[in-house]
Amino acid sequence: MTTSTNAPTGPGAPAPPVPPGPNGEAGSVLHIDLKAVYYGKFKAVRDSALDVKKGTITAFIGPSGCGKSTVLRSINRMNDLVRGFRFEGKIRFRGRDVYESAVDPVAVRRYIGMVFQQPNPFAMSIFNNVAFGLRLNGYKGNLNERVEQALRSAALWDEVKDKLRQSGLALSGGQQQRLCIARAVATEPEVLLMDEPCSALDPIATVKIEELMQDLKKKHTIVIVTHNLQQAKRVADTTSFFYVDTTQGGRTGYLVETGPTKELFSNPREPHTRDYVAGAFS
Ligand SMILES: Nc1ncnc2c1ncn2[C@@H]1O[C@H](COP(=O)(O)OP(=O)(O)OP(=O)(O)O)[C@@H](O)[C@H]1O
Repeated sequence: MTTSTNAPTGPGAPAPPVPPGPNGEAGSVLHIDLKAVYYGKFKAVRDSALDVKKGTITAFIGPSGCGKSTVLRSINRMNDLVRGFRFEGKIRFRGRDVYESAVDPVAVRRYIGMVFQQPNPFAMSIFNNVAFGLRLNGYKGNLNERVEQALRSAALWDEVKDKLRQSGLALSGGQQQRLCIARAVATEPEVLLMDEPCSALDPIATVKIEELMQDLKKKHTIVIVTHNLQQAKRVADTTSFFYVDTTQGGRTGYLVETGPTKELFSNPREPHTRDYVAGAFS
């Protein structure tokens, strides 16, 4: 992989604040080497390492409190906004550690976008929701074209093209989530993080988002947290199973194993994974 060809080049791309490092693993967009994550004195996650390959969907699964969201939100430094949060280790994006002191966390989030559990459109028009990040980045191109392209990417264009000036809040829950996806992809992030993006949606809206993810992965590498094992099976190329060991009185989560989704579900290496995917605990 030549790093320069993978740099965001779209019209919304900012000046390169996360210049590609020299040691990116071939085909890997992200290399996570987490030693420990703390909230204050509480160690929430320990010893978790994985590679995320370009153009794939990786699912994080595991029981409640095992640190899935913490790891996800550490990838684009979203947790920096949480008081007491401390990250030990490295997260290399195209070979460059996003926790290096010279790296601007705001810029990291332009390269590594995020979609949240609850659809959270801004209280503004559909058009302005999508244009928001582009304007923030000083986009100088054709805004109308760019907004249309993002809404098409999010499979929402046909449903909203005649009401772009209406409030984003007037859409259905599923449409709002696709609007948030359009907003996230408008600035062409290389990586898209999705934190349980379907948990607030009905089954039909969920299917739409899952189908959409298969399209999105042609342009964006995706990491998704999901509680829904069937969803992980349906959408993910690779699955990572996290677990929280409570037997010693602690509650620190860790990555147990990562593998091709089919293999992880049919032939897991570790007993905890085997019990979890068999439904022995949730
Ligand atoms: N902002 C925070 N401040 C303090 N502790 C937190 C914070 N966010 C998460 N934690 C704690 O860190 C641990 C991991 O939480 P996290 O939300 O990452 O787990 P999860 O696997 O995503 O859980 P769930 O599936 O229930 O969403 C939990 O013990 C949680 O209580």
